Amino acid sequence: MSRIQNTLAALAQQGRQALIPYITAGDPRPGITVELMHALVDGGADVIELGVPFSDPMADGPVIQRANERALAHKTSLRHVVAMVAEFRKTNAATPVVLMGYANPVERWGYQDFAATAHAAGVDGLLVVDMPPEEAEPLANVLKANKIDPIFLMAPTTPVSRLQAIDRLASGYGYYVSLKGVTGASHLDLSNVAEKLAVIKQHLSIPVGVGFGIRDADTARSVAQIADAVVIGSRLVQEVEAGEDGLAERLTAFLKGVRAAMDTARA
Ligand SMILES: O=P(O)(O)OC[C@@H](O)[C@@H](O)c1c[nH]c2ccccc12
Repeated sequence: MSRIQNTLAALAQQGRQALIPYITAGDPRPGITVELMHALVDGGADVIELGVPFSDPMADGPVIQRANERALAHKTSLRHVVAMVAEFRKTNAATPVVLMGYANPVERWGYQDFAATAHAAGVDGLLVVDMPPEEAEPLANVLKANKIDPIFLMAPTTPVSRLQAIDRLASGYGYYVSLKGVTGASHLDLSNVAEKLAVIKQHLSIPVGVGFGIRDADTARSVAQIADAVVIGSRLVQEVEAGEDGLAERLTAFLKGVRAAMDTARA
């Protein structure tokens, strides 16, 4: 079993759900990213979703777009991000790390060399935002051969045929995007998410996480009652944007509140 599968299975056994925070690697500067990853773990992160900066992040709203710009201003590349994971692994062998990004940097590196290097560095999963499952089989196969879980996005509009394709290719977990549009939405419609998630779970044999529009502990608690994992991005990136003063502590404190709310949902 992969580190992601182990982590999610252990949580499920405890009746708990995974907390998956997202930050953009290299934001606001590359030297701070590993420290921030540890701060996320201190706050209760079960999996870290680490964004690979990209010049045209079309699925991202303004908050994460600006994070990408800050990181790119420091020339943060996919190779740098993989090196950050290797650095993180020196003192954390347990927390899975999923790289989340766009296809171009992976294409340019080359699937096989990227996957071997990333696995050796301790990367556990890869989510390529702009690669639909219909085109992803070659990459998914190389990833799996290198013990990296291919993660796929599913949207409210994803047809059943595509869910079936995703189920064949994906491992680790699936990521349900709670609404149409870009990251950083202000709210999500819970009853709608619950309804859609029920359909998705019929077709997917792996755990399903939900992201987009989760910005506070109450919403995270509600989502944890219907999903296997809760992804929080823009709210954390806003914290990064507010400045480096006390940043690690602020990230940890915010996540602790979220984690506590998710865990009381069991009662
Ligand atoms: O920012 P939000 O609304 O909390 O959503 C999570 C999201 O940021 C993170 O998973 C993410 C960052 N970039 C993405 C691109 C596509 C899908 C998801 C993402």
